[in-house]
Amino acid sequence: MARERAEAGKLTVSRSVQTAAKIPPAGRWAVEASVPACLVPQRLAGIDQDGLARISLTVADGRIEAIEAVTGSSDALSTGMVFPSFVELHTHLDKGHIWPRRRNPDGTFFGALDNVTLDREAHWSAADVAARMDFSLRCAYAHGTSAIRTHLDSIGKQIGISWPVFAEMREKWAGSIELQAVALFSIEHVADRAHMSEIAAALRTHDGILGGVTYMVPELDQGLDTLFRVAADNGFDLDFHVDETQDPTARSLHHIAEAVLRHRFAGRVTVGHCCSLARQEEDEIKATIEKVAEAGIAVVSLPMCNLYLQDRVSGRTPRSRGVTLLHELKAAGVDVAVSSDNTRDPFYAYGDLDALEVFREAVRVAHLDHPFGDWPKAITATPASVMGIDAGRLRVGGPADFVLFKARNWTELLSRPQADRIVVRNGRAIDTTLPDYEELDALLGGGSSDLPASNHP
Ligand SMILES: O=c1cc[nH]c(=O)[nH]1
Repeated sequence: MARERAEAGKLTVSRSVQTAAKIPPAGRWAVEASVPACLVPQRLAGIDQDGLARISLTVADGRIEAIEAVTGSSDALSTGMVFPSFVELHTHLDKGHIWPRRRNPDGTFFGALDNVTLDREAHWSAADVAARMDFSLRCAYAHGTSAIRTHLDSIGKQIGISWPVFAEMREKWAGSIELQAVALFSIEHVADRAHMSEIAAALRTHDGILGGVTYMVPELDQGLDTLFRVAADNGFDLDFHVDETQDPTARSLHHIAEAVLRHRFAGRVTVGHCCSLARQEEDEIKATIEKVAEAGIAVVSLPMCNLYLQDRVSGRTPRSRGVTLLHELKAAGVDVAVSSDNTRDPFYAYGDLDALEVFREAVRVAHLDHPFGDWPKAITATPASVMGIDAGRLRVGGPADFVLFKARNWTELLSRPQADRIVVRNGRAIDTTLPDYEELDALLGGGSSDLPASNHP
């Protein structure tokens, strides 16, 4: 009996392994799956009430040769759902996985800021940053991600360390994960001319994006004017960390939208977090959202990190979910994405750069369901369009980069971690084994940091 159960278990576990094994390493093959119709630019027949259509996807020589409605039985492989490979618009690859070395003692935003600063000053050599970045990228790749934008802490000596490492990683991962990076520093640093010229030089050398953390300081508008001028003069896009607080008087989002319009800025502007927007009065919310839409700003929400850091008061249950107003922004025509943000660092103790996990949590936290509508674009087509890259959709002639799930519908997809997903890149099933945390032990001092009460620098 025990043997029969074990055999039956083996069969269930191995079904997607068997499907993956049937995908040839080259040539033409086809798979039938249900796709969120919003992720396929062509018209699809038979879209169901959940926005899913059953398609047959033919792959030839690494590209999508045909996408057709399923009409009857065929020789194609058959599975549950298919998504285009994921796109992460907001991450922090330079901080990833430092938790075992430097935890956040109280789980607050300022606990995160202080402890990341200590870790960065003590440990962020080129070798340290490179090893953790590469580990994170292997995780993201195995989960099915093909493009990532990361912020890089860019202050003092770190500028000369992290940017060259990032450039090496971008080259190493070219063709597997497309990478972009944003310079991250707080708005007060903008007044420091030497800092700004060092930043501009690094971004010119490494084709970077100008960023910054904005909050309500007296020099906010002056700082924004400098950032917009530097961006316009150098052809940089802008990507800010904005109002990551529950304080309703934090209104830097409105100031950024006004700066876009004041400068008639022609580049792409993205803002992350915008948590305080959800704490403001309705008329103020409406006025800010209208300005953000008019300015053509894209918003990226980081639901897992926001749940972790926002409204955290020791001994008190959080009352707010911390996320920005995703539905209202999208209804106003604003491009809205969701992304991982931090992974296993003092800003967020968990996470593995699994965009499906982000989507699953975003659905739960922000009610992106009933109907799901075009919310699947928030981890695919929308961030790809904000990044200006050809990804995040399944289109004929495009690369055969997609993720196959055994789950046949939303309730099956979002109820399990989908650890047995099949990731197809350039028409081939890749190895989805995740890197072993033990690899990082030599760098971070072992895996037992959840036990001792204090950090070790
Ligand atoms: O959420 C945040 C904010 C600033 N820096 C980070 O790494 N994460």
